[in-house]
Amino acid sequence: MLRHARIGSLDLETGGHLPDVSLAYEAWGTLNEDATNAVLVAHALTGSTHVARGSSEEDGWWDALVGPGKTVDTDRFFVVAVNMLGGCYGSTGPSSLDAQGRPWGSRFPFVTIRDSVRAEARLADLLGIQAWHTVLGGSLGGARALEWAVTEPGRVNRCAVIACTAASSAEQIAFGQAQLDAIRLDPDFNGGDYYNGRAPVAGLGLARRIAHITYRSEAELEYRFGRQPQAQEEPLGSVLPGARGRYAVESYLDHQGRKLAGRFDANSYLLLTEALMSHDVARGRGTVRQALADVDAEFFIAAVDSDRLYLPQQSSDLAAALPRTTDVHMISAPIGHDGFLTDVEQIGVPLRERFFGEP
Ligand SMILES: CC(=O)SCCNC(=O)CCNC(=O)[C@H](O)C(C)(C)COP(=O)(O)OP(=O)(O)OC[C@H]1O[C@@H](n2cnc3c(N)ncnc32)[C@H](O)[C@@H]1OP(=O)(O)O
Ligand SMILES: N[C@@H](CCO)C(=O)O
Repeated sequence: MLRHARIGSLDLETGGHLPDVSLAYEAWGTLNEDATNAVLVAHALTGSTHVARGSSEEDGWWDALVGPGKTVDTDRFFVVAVNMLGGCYGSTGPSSLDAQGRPWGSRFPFVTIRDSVRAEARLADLLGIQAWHTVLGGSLGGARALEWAVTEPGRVNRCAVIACTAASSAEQIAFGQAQLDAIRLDPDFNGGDYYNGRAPVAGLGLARRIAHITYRSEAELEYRFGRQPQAQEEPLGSVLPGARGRYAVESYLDHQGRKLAGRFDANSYLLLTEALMSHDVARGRGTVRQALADVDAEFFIAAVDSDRLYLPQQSSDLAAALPRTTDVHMISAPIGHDGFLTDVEQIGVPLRERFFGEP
């Protein structure tokens, strides 16, 4: 069940101000008396709070990892998932109404991952959680988990950073920028103030296509689609370069773009993408090693071996910068970056052994 917590006003890292912030979250299990069993799960770029299914609800995106009897056992742990500040799954974001009842749109301020951590720390206060047993997440969720451990040392006992880096790389920023422009160049974007008109679904769909290619490996796309034409459409090849049907991979990406545009707000997509582009755990803290020097948390770092967006080497660099020796657990999956969602059971055993064994 989606719940909402009013956390008050928030001054943001780059100077913006939000007068009245509400965070949407879901929770599973029961907080124990000394509040030592709380686990925070951070979603990725387009994920929601719906990590795991409840009694009779729809599937969660990490059902394989979180639930009764699972590694993150909701019979033993109090699990919380928060929609990131600026998102579109219930928390205050660009599509929310301001005090005058107008959507924030283009006036919504720049939000960094550190801002989202500070907001979530207020939620933790309201929930009576002084320190998380574990904070974990993949991709943007990994950046959020890492920032939690550094921004709030002492409030994170264990931290799992999956398929994520210490800082967004030039290439990650470059792919992000192409996605931002795809949205901003959609005539329906209207500078971000489109809530009373048509939404920029074409731009958002194109952004998702660009992103989705980076989330999958070359080998997966080749294996699944090759040069196949999309079934039941005009044949390819003989009719080129005139009217033609689509390659199957084009049809697949069109589907992915349409699907995302049907469930996500373009301004939130921009905001969260920019937040991720700004991710740099060392910003204002010296080197990465210096930034991590005082973290108290025990770390679990994982990467996907076929990830061409968040390279395994970057996870190794992050692990090497931690004060305590930490291996990188490798998820072996041909799919690419999305392997942290599709093959998550591969981190279940090591996470159970390291973090979630019997209390
Ligand atoms: C409220 C909410 O929805 S919360 C948000 C849920 N999502 C998240 O949390 C984000 C994380 N999840 C994801 O990114 C994805 O769901 C993943 C990575 C876990 C799985 O990716 P998917 O896109 O589902 O898997 P996959 O790559 O196999 O694509 C399957 C889809 O492509 C479609 N497809 C496959 N081949 C083709 C083709 N040639 N032409 C058109 N469509 C195609 C399938 O029909 C299927 O469609 P469906 O998703 O509408 O059922
Ligand atoms: N496919 C995931 C991965 C992003 O890292 C998402 O859309 O959130």
